[in-house]
Amino acid sequence: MEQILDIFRIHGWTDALRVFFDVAIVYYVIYRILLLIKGTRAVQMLFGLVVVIVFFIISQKQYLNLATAHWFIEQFIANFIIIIVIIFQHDIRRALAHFGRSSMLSGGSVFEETQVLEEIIKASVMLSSRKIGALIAIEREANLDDYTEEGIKIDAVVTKDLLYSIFVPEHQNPLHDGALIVQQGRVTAAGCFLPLTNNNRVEKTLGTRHRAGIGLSEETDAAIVIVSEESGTISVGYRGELTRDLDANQMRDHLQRIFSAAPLNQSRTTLVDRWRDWRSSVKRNAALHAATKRNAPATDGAAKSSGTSPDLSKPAEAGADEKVSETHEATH
Ligand SMILES: Nc1ncnc2c1ncn2[C@@H]1O[C@H](COP(=O)(O)OP(=O)(O)OP(=O)(O)O)[C@@H](O)[C@H]1O
Repeated sequence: MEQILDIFRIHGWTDALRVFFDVAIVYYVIYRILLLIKGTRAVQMLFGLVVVIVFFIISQKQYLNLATAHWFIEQFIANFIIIIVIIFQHDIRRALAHFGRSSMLSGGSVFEETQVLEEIIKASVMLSSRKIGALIAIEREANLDDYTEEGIKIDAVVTKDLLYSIFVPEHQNPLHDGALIVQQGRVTAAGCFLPLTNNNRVEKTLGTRHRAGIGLSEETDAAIVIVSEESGTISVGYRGELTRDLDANQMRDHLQRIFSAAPLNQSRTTLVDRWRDWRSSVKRNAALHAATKRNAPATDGAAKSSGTSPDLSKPAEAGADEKVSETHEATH
């Protein structure tokens, strides 16, 4: 402490504070960049870069004296910024677009978040009971705008009936093919194309719907819900992992865990963060409880009104709705 005060005395308080802020800013920027790239392809790039720099140093005259290799690496390093911008253009665009906004499902009211997830769970159960394939990407921290661009833009409240009707596989319904995207608690696009995973450990029996779901979950921190047309099973993809064959309860638990987890670019390490996590999980449970109570009459109403649609009046759907509300109750 004495030494720090000495530095302040010798250099003067203004200069010392300037240096302190200078170092703090650089420290914070590097820390955020490391958190941002943690667990992504950029980490491999970083290791590659360290190897290149080490080779650059040892190829100098005073060490190995590899003139051509040294010149080549020098050229590479001189153009490094341009190379980085080209390789990471999408990520940079997304990171810049992300500034100043937060996902509703992570930053909005816990009650609204619970409602949105409940509608997605109900829709998935309904789709699953009829073996209608579906792919739903729910945005968290990473912006999904890039993936909505080529889809069909929608701006609608997330409801079970809307999600169900979007995926009904009619020829006249172009929305059913591709992925539906939920951003800030609203349906923003359907018929979107998602990147397929290159992971060769993914089971060979899984087709492109599942591969697209895993692919997006590798590139972003979105939660992906996949309903299989072939088997009717519900899976959730998150951070490159696919959790398969979920019932409504398991799906709810899994999604709640994902949405109460730290964003991809943050780590919950401090006591304050842990306290925030705990508080948000208490709020989430209270909201879920309130939603269950409020939803009881609303669900009945929805079931009645959906009875007017020939497709939705099949017994399978009534069963599906019951299954959701039953399993919902069972969580409490
Ligand atoms: N890259 C993609 N992005 C978004 N949706 C896609 C993509 N690829 C395929 N799909 C959707 O998946 C459907 C094809 O699913 P496919 O049968 O190949 O997959 P699957 O994983 O075996 O799923 P299922 O179990 O439902 O059959 C397409 O009709 C389309 O709706």
